[in-house]
Amino acid sequence: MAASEVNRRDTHPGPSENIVHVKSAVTSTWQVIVPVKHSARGKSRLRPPDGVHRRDLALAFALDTLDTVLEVVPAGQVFVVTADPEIRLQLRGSGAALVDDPGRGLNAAVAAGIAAVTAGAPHSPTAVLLGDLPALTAAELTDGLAACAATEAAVVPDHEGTGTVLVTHHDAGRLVPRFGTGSAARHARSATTLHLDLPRLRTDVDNDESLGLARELGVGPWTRRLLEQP
Ligand SMILES: Nc1nc2c(ncn2[C@@H]2O[C@H](COP(=O)(O)OP(=O)(O)OP(=O)(O)O)[C@@H](O)[C@H]2O)c(=O)[nH]1
Ligand SMILES: C=C(OP(=O)(O)O)C(=O)O
Repeated sequence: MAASEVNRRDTHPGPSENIVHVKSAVTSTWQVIVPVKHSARGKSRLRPPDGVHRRDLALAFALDTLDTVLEVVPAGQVFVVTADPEIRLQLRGSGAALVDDPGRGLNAAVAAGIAAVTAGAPHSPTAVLLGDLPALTAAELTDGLAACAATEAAVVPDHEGTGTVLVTHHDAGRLVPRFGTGSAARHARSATTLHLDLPRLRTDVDNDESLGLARELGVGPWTRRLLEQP
């Protein structure tokens, strides 16, 4: 495969108009929570390439993930839980809800997102998507959410099969976050595991190896600009 083919982001042309309409109807039913750690403290396992600051990379991963979410999900149904001022600045005016991070780790952050969802739309279908998916495309997120819609509670493991990239429930109030090492197995106690062939959705970037995988798939513009800078 030519390098240009390897590096471009897949825009998935081709499905019939009907399928596109059905899928966008499905994605518009979800409330989507995206937790993003303060970029000064995130991605400690990652050794950034020379000349790139870890903090900037963490920020770029999150901004690429959020741009894709906002392509697919109506902004009023997107809840970003973060204490990061740059993420907050970039989202200002987007229509996404900014939820304060309680500062007690990932599960507490997700719980704050769930509380924000249930305050406005109790019992609504809700998805938690992690914010470190720089290769994610609108097409793969749409396909992932459509697959999750078919079951009451679903978990999509990361590319290694141990972590979680997406966990959903048809009723926000019944979604229990169990993130942390080995979370896919814990989420599977109360959700159906979906082994989806969606590598862009499943490639969370934690370390040098997963950054390499994401770069092979093709990352979004924030991450690409940072990695390509002279
Ligand atoms: N709001 C919020 N998001 C978090 C928190 N911890 C992790 N996240 C987010 O959850 C996703 C997965 O994070 P991890 O890979 O577990 O953690 P990380 O801190 O980014 O990376 P490590 O330092 O390698 O653990 C990323 O989008 C993080 O930004 C937290 O305490 N608060
Ligand atoms: C955050 C998680 O995974 P990882 O540690 O692989 O990022 C998780 O699955 O809870």
